Amino acid sequence: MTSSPALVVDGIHASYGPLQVLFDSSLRVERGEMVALLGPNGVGKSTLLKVIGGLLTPDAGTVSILGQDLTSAPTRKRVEAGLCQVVGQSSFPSMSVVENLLMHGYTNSDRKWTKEATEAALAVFPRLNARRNQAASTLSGGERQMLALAKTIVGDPKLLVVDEFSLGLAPVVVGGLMDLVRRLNERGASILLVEQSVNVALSLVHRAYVMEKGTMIAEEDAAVLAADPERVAALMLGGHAEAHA
Ligand SMILES: Nc1ncnc2c1ncn2[C@@H]1O[C@H](COP(=O)(O)OP(=O)(O)OP(=O)(O)O)[C@@H](O)[C@H]1O
Repeated sequence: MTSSPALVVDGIHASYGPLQVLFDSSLRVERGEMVALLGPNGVGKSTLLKVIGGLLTPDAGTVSILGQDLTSAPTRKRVEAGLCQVVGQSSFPSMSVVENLLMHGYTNSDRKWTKEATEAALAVFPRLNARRNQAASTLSGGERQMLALAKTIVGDPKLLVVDEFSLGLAPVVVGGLMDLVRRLNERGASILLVEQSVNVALSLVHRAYVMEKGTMIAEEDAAVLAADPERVAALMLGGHAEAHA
């Protein structure tokens, strides 16, 4: 069982009421691998993440996390299996930024890592660091997003799923976050990253999938894709005139 992949998504069909969004969608993240899921707006990337996190039940297909079939399991079971997904910006409102980060790390037994990761995460977010002793309830929207991402890192997950971490953040912050994700990966975490910014994604991951209209249309080593920007642009256009490349 130790060699089973970190994540296997196989043949997922999923809908919102009568609107089918995912069609036979499959991907895999090997243990220790960093994988990106790319694609233009509205093709179903976030919907696939909901299926992985247990927030949307698929019509067909399976989701296995670290060797366990968790297709019908509640989110709690997936988290117990090692999944960590940035969903929303929830924190303990009356606790300070630092207390929120340390608290998030208490689910793992490595206190040294928790303290180190808390400081490393705060170093990436000077705005948060300046407010480290301030109650989380007093943070701005952007600062809450930073805290949500920082907590994920401190949680030391086995399988980290990140949705659009570059969105709305300054390039210097994105660079720091990428370093933190790399450090987590070096500690053994497998990573699935959904990104609009192809350059950010391909400079970080080992392999990438491209989704179009709810299904995968390409799967390639990141280095191969990065060396062929014209192909990437064509894949990312996918019929959408204004897609980002
Ligand atoms: N709760 C919902 N109810 C109905 N339709 C939805 C819902 N959430 C998403 N959709 C629709 O499902 C399709 C896929 O949306 P999804 O958010 O998965 O795309 P995405 O690839 O993540 O897009 P983006 O890159 O813009 O975030 C879109 O047409 C969207 O309008």
